[in-house]
Amino acid sequence: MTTLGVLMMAYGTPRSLDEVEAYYTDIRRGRKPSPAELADLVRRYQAIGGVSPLWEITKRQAEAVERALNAQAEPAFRVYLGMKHTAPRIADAVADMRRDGIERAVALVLAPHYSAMSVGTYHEQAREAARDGGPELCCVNQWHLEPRFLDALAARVEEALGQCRRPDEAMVMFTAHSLPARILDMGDPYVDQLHQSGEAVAKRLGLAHYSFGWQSAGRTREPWLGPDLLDSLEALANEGYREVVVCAQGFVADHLEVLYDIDIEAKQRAEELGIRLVRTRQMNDDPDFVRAVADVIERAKRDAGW
Ligand SMILES: CC1=C(CCC(=O)O)c2cc3nc(cc4[nH]c(cc5[nH]c(cc1n2)c(C)c5CCC(=O)O)c(CCC(=O)O)c4C)C(CCC(=O)O)=C3C
Ligand SMILES: [Fe+2]
Repeated sequence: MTTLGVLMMAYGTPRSLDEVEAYYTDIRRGRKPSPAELADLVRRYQAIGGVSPLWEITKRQAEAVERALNAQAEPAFRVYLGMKHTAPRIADAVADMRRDGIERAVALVLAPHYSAMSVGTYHEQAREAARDGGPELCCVNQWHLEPRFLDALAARVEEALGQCRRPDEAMVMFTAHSLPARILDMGDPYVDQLHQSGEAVAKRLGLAHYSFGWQSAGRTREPWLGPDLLDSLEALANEGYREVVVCAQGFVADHLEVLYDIDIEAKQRAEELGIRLVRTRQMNDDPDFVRAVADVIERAKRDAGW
């Protein structure tokens, strides 16, 4: 049996502060940030220790998923890592697969919920790179309802509730990266999918108090999905909530949006409001999450008839 490729894709992060400008420019599709915008982003990376752990975590996730996939049968999978905004790029990973003679690959983004503006653009880059000469790709659009992924989320929410003084009275808020509000007019499934996975976790745990929030909205003129987590915290304080569990279900690793936007910015706001904020642990390369991602890939392989 020939080796099956896995094109594992993730966001990418600057490896040092010197790379932040090029990274920011890439995120904005070639438009350079202003000096003030750049300084603000550098400041946020400095606040989490200068570099984000995202790249190291992404590599560990890829290695662990490859091991999990190959533990069962004979070694039959090989994982190739491609980043959206830094090297190694998605196109580099596709070129490596071609060089290695990989004819078929499952393409998967390390983000569970589909939006044309996020996961869709990873797959576009992958298909573009594979157009001439392959490999044939089976693109997984979403995996937010994968049973073991929901189990992993539920376990982390339960763990965080265990750190609350009055778990029955705490609000569980499921968050994800905000996107421009125009995705709603595009019939994009992003918002519905976030509700689906949050509801599924709430049902598993029998949660009485849960809600949804948006974080990390871009600094542009157009309207973004809201309300923002910071405003939601204020509303919750006014409603009398004193403990809030934040579950950043749209992200699967510790990175800037988690370590700064939640752990520094949102925690500070919560403190000002007299709320205790407990964040759920991220998935990183925890075995339960790794097994869930391996399930997603095995399912995609079967569905493709490979
Ligand atoms: C949907 C989505 C995800 C989740 C899905 C996925 O994972 O793909 C995600 C993840 C991430 N986003 C990240 C970093 C950043 N995203 C930015 C800006 C933006 N993100 C957007 C969308 C998303 N982003 C959008 C529409 C913009 C505005 C672009 C513009 O301005 O037109 C900016 C610019 C400054 C700022 O706005 O803060 C940064 C630094 C990091 C890495 C953090 C680290 O290094 O640890 C990660 C995992
Ligand atoms: Fe982003």
